[in-house]
Amino acid sequence: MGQGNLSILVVDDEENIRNLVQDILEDEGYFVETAISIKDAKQKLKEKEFDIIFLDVWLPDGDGIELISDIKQSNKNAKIVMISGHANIPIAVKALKLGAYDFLEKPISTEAILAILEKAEEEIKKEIEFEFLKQKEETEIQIIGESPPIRKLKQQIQKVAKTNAWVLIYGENGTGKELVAKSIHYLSDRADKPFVDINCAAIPDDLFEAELFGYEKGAFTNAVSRKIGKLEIASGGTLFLDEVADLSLKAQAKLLRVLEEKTFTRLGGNQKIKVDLRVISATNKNIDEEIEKGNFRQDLAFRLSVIPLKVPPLRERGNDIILLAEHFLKVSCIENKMDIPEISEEVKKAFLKYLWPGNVRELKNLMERLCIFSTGKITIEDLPDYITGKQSKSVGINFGIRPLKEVREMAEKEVIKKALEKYGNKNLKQIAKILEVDLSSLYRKIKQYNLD
Ligand SMILES: Nc1ncnc2c1ncn2[C@@H]1O[C@H](COP(=O)(O)OP(=O)(O)OP(=O)(O)O)[C@@H](O)[C@H]1O
Repeated sequence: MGQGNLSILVVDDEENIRNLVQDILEDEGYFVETAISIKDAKQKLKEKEFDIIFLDVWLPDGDGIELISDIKQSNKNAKIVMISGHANIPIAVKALKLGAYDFLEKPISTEAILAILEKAEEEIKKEIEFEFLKQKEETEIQIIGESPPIRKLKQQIQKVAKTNAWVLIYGENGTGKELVAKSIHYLSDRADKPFVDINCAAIPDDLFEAELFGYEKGAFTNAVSRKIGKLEIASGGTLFLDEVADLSLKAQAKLLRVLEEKTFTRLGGNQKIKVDLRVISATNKNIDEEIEKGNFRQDLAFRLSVIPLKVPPLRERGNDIILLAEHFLKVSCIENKMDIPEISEEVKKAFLKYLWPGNVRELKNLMERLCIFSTGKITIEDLPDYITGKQSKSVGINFGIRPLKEVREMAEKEVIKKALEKYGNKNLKQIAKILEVDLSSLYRKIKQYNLD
């Protein structure tokens, strides 16, 4: 231990204790300052921030405890370690209640100091990592767009984030529903607690309960150890139920019960666990239609959809398409350490005309690909034909009715041929990437279809 990058303040009026603590810490490579009174400490705290503060319970000009709230205001993350004689332990305990981190009992031993430091250092490291991850999350949840429907959506997000209301987000695939859910979470009072997502369409019915409630060891054959369920992890934070309309009626009944009662037991357990939840759900289906068809419970829809939010399809966002294209291109090129190419006016026009059935996700994937394959400027030739509207000769090829294997081979041959014409047979690596196959299987297919 002793990275030497933590700054420490020792506040004690007894010179021998100050020196002892300072010596031990400096031997370990820490940077240490000292103060002999509350007044002196306040001055030092004004001048700089400290990571760890050793604070005597009694100081000549007052109670060390008095300083805790001051420290908490100016050095929010500092860890305060009280130094206390045996007789003053109740005061040290009171200090812990006021937010002190730990206490050292006199006579002070080197081992005790080092043990506390090791623990504090570990915790500080975790806090820094958490802060870093949070900032990363925050940049990832940036919603790009200035079009009227997106402006309106951002305003709605700001408003609902301040409440605890449950939200149901509607929108086509890839429009950014999960992004909206995360924005609400990270703008809410729950931001420091987890955002836990469950993809309801991806969980088989018989695993739904285990996923939600968790289980005790031995609850069923494969339960080799205890598992905490997503409800428990999300407690205090936000539970995001993605593709909620895809839940079976059986799973819907179980979900409804726990959402109403706010308590549950792990499978195989008997202890009732209480949870504090905010639920945000999302669907690309029309819930009213699903209710009418008997696929979705009205009472569950009623619970989940206190506030409905609609995320518009990309084709209704006008120039946002260009803003998003430029944003994804920039992010992707920075990540790949490549120069950011310009997007030609023709390409922008084609983007504005295209309908984007896969919405923002489709645009993001395309820009990632264009970043990798571009050479200085993205021109209309770089775009796939289905975007530019150009019909290639092979489109509309009549396969007739024949074994699917043959159809697959004919289509493969056609696509590889086109790619070779466009990129040339010197760029097989690039073609393999575009077609999302290994270079070796591309070689094989070129041989198989006599394209070499
Ligand atoms: N307005 C936006 N600004 C920036 N990035 C966006 C925006 N909308 C969507 N994205 C990005 O596009 C991708 C797809 O978005 P997301 O996963 O939130 O869509 P979704 O509607 O939840 O999709 P699905 O219906 O498939 O679950 C994500 O990487 C997301 O960060």
